[in-house]
Amino acid sequence: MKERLIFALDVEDGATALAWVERLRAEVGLFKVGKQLFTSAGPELVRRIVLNGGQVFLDLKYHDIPNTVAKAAIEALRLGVSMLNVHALGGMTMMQTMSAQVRQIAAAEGRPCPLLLAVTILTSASQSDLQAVGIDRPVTEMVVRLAQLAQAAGLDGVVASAQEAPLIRQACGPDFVIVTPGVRPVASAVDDQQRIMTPAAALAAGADYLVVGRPIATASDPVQAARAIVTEMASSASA
Ligand SMILES: O=C(O)c1cc(=O)[nH]c(=O)n1[C@@H]1O[C@H](COP(=O)(O)O)[C@@H](O)[C@H]1O
Repeated sequence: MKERLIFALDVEDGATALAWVERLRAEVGLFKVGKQLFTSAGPELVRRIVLNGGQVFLDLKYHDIPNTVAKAAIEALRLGVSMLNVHALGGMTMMQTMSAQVRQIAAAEGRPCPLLLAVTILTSASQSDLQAVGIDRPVTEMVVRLAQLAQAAGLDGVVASAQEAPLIRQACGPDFVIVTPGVRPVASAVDDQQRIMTPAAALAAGADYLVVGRPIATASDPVQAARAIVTEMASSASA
């Protein structure tokens, strides 16, 4: 079950990140490198984690013109990451171009292709946040629509709140990968997340992978916190 838990390495420098990788490598399946750490420590850190046998989810949420996103994703492929993501709001052509080019280069260079994911609507966004940028449709409708768009574009799955996982599963089928951040064990702080779920509920809702950052990183015993989440995940799976 631990292979389905992704720890968010939301820290400020490479040395701190590598210390977390050592501390949690037996407890979680993947390490997520996002914008803060990548801006600070760059691709060299990603190479280093991969070289040390760690699996990396490169979370840079690309959203740009199709050519730029495709070329960036090809470089992510060459770093040896296991997952990468784009924003589904970047549109069909952006996702299609990225997916086709990454798969083509992976085949030509004999590299394993990472899981190609699209972020639907951020777990920090509420209905009123969407309205403020001119999206009047319900969050649930937007998430399903964007998940179907990502699937039609050839992506492997989405990043979404577990609250929308059942609808995505229904719309996109059993093989479509659902990665859910905004996971909060019962006693944890909500932080800036809006659409949250507990680890067990997220799996029961159909999530394949859970992304957890602060509930582990700020725990008094992070190893124990990660283990407790994996135990909760296992109990949900066997329920
Ligand atoms: O793509 C992501 O990983 C992501 C998408 C999303 O909708 N919400 C979301 O929280 N994330 C990321 O998941 C992590 C959640 O961290 P915590 O809130 O500390 O558990 C952060 O690194 C976010 O950048």
